[in-house]
Amino acid sequence: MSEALDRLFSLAAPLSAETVPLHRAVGRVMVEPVTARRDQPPFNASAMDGYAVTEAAPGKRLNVIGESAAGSSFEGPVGDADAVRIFTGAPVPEGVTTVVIQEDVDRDGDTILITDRLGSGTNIRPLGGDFRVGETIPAPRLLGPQDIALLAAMNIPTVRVARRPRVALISTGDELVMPGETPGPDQIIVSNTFGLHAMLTQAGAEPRILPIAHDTEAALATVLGLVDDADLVITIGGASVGDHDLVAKVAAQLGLERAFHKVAMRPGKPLMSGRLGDAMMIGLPGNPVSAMVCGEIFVKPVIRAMQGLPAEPAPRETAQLAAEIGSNGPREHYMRGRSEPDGRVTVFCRQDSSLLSVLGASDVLVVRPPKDGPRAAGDLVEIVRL
Ligand SMILES: Nc1nc2c(c(=O)[nH]1)N[C@H]1C(S)=C(S)[C@@H](COP(=O)(O)OP(=O)(O)OC[C@H]3O[C@@H](n4cnc5c(N)ncnc54)[C@H](O)[C@@H]3O)O[C@H]1N2
Ligand code: MOO
Repeated sequence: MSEALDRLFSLAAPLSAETVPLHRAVGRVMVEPVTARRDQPPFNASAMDGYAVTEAAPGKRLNVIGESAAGSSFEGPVGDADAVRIFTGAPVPEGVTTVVIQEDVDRDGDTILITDRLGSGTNIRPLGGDFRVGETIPAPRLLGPQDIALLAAMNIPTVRVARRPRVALISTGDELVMPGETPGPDQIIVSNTFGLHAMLTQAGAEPRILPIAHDTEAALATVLGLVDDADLVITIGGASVGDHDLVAKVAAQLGLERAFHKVAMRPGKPLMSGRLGDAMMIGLPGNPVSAMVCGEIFVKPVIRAMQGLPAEPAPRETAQLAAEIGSNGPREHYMRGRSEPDGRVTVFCRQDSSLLSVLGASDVLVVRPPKDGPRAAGDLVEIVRL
């Protein structure tokens, strides 16, 4: 598996960068570091609504001499007998050491009395306490909502991000019709094409579903001819050894430089890859679970790498088994499983690679090494979270 993934990484060309406004940048990979253009907060700021004083002590009576609100500060000196009405986020006047929250004072007209409810703490956020001018967010970085908020606060209106990988998705097979169509008696509905479209979208790619290719060389060649400017062409099905499994043959006729065909894993054995013209090609097996598992294990890491993120496999964790499982065969097995409320994982009994209902009930893949012996409840196994 790791050898196949390495070959895929070497086929994946990094994509160019583009500039996008901040509100379009979530889920994109920032490719150039950014540097804060200002201090935050840009002044000592009040953390609470209350009264700014030079010294806070219970029993102290003070004259309210003015007001500082967010966006309009109080100018002028504050004496020891003075207090300035202040609101959350407002600049703290010169000489003030503490903001006494309004719950801790009794107010009478223009005077306040600090009561013995007075709490500890200054309630002042120091200038630059969040970040300073020149602080840097390193790249590459997959931008989440929290990054967008930080970039906005840093006064960064646009960011350089990797172009979204354009992916052409081609399903092959006479038996396939689109969801919503009326299938003939021998037909089934295309499913993993849509699953992969969803997976690619979440991974930051721009997938496009091409017409279903029928099981003739000419039909497949025609659909492959529609690929246009895709960075990655993904075929689904027709990858195995049957008489109707034409993908390898037709792709070779169209000039595929094949990097590999077949991987010692289950599901996903007939995986293939290479370069086809300007694009990278990955041929996924047709069995729905095989295609989706290969999507997690191979396609998503490739999409990340194309956008400039480190070339790394899907992250693995360890977890305890909730129940025993039998020994594994000669191929690395990605078994569908469910995590229990206590964090342990149950491996489903039914592991056939056609069972989308089982995949739908799964939130982990339990990774079994080749020829792994039987495992007992409580044993540690490696998992990939879905
Ligand atoms: N004699 C052998 N037979 C098979 C082998 C083998 O080594 N020797 N490998 C098996 C394994 S493992 C897999 S995986 C499948 C993969 O076959 P293909 O990639 O050629 O896929 P198809 O034959 O075209 O389809 C398999 C299965 O999946 C359904 N399918 C295909 N595409 C879709 C789609 N887009 N949405 C939903 N379902 C799809 C198709 O109808 C078939 O039922 O080969 C085994 N055979
Ligand atoms: O490799 Mo197939 O994907 O085992 O079902």
